[in-house]
Amino acid sequence: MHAIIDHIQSVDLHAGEEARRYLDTLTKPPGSLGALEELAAQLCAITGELKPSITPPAVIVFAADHGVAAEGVSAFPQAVTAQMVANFAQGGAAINVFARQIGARIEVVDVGVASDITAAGVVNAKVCRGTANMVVADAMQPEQALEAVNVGVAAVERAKKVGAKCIMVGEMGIANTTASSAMLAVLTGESVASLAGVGTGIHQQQLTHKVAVIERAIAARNAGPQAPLEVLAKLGGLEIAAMTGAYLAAAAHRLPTIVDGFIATVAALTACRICPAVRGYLIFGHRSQEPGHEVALRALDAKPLLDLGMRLGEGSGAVLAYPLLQSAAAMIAEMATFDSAGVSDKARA
Ligand SMILES: O=C(O)c1ccc[n+]([C@@H]2O[C@H](COP(=O)([O-])O)[C@@H](O)[C@H]2O)c1
Ligand SMILES: Cc1cc2nc[nH]c2cc1C
Repeated sequence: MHAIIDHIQSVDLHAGEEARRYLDTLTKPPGSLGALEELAAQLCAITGELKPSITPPAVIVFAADHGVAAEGVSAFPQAVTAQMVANFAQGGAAINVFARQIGARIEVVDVGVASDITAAGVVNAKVCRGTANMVVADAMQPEQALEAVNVGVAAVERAKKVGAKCIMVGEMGIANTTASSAMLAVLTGESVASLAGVGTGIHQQQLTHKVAVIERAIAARNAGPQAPLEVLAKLGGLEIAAMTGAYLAAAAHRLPTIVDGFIATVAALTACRICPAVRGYLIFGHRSQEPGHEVALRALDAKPLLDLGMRLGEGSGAVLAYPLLQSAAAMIAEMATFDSAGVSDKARA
C-alpha cells in the first residue's frame, strides 16, 4: 500500500484550466452544458490530455462477509453473499447486465467470503473467511486490512494492464452497510442515528437495533478519525478495504474512477483520508438512498451525477453514470469551435 501511495500525484490542474478555456470556445453558450463541462474538465485534469479517452471501461466487484451479520442487522442471511458471487459469475446480476450495456469487462474478486467459492472465473483473493463481529472484537487485524487493501491495488493493476481507461468499483457483502455506517460515524463525527439506514430493507424496529449495535461496536473498538486505517481495520470490512486500495491505485495510475453508492463512498472517503490527492480522480456516479451517503458525499464535497433512488451496490450506480462520461469526453473531443464552424461568438456580436 505504501508503495502505491508514493506514486499518487494531484490531478493536473493546468490541464483542467486549459480544458475550461477550450470548452468556452466550443459552439455553445459558455457553461450551457452544465455539469458535463465540469466533468470534461475533470477528465482532462485526471489524464493530462485535452481529448481524454475513457474507453475501455473496467468493472471490479469485491465480495466479502461480515461477522456483525450475526447481530441481525440485515434483511438477508449471510449466505446471500456467496450466492450472489455465483450469480455474478453466471452473468445474471444487475451489474452484469449494466456492464454488458456499456461494453465493460467485469472481474469478481472474493476478498473474504465466509464460504468456499467454486464458481468459475471468480478471482480467489480470500484474506480470511469474513471479518470478526465488530461488537465483540476488531473486525480485522491490521495486517489483514492491509492485505485486503493490496487485493484492491492488484485488481486495478490487472485492469490497467489489459488497457482499462476508466475504473468502476462495486461490492457485495451482507451487513456491509453496518460496517460502513460505523466507519463513517467515526470518520465524520456524525451521530450513528443520523446516517444508518435500511440497507437491504430492514424494518424500523430492526433499524433501531442496528443503530444500537453500531454504537456498541464504536464504543468497544476505540478508533479515532485521525487514524483511517485503524478505523478500517476495527470497524470496516475486507471488501471495503479492497475498494479503498482500488481508489488509491486508480489515482496512482491516473485513471478516472466512478464511485458507486454508500459503501463505495465510505471506502473513497477512507482513501482520501489516507491520501487527500485521491479526491481529484473520483467522479461520483449516483446518490444512494442510504441516508449515510449524503453524509459521506458532504465529507468529500461531492455532487453525484445521477439520483435514481437506488440502493443496490455492486457498482451499479457507477456503471449507469459511465455514458455521461462518454458524452463529456466526446463533447470536448468532437465539438466544433466558434472559429472552425464560422459561428459568431458573443464577444464578437
Ligand atoms: O451501494 C449502496 O448505496 C447500498 C445501499 C444499501 C445496500 N447495498 C447492498 O446491500 C448489501 C448490504 O446491505 P445490508 O442491509 O446487508 O447491510 C451489500 O451487498 C450492498 O451491496 C448497497
Ligand atoms: C439479492 C441481493 C443482491 C445484492 N447486490 C448487492 N447487494 C445485494 C443484496 C442482496 C440481498
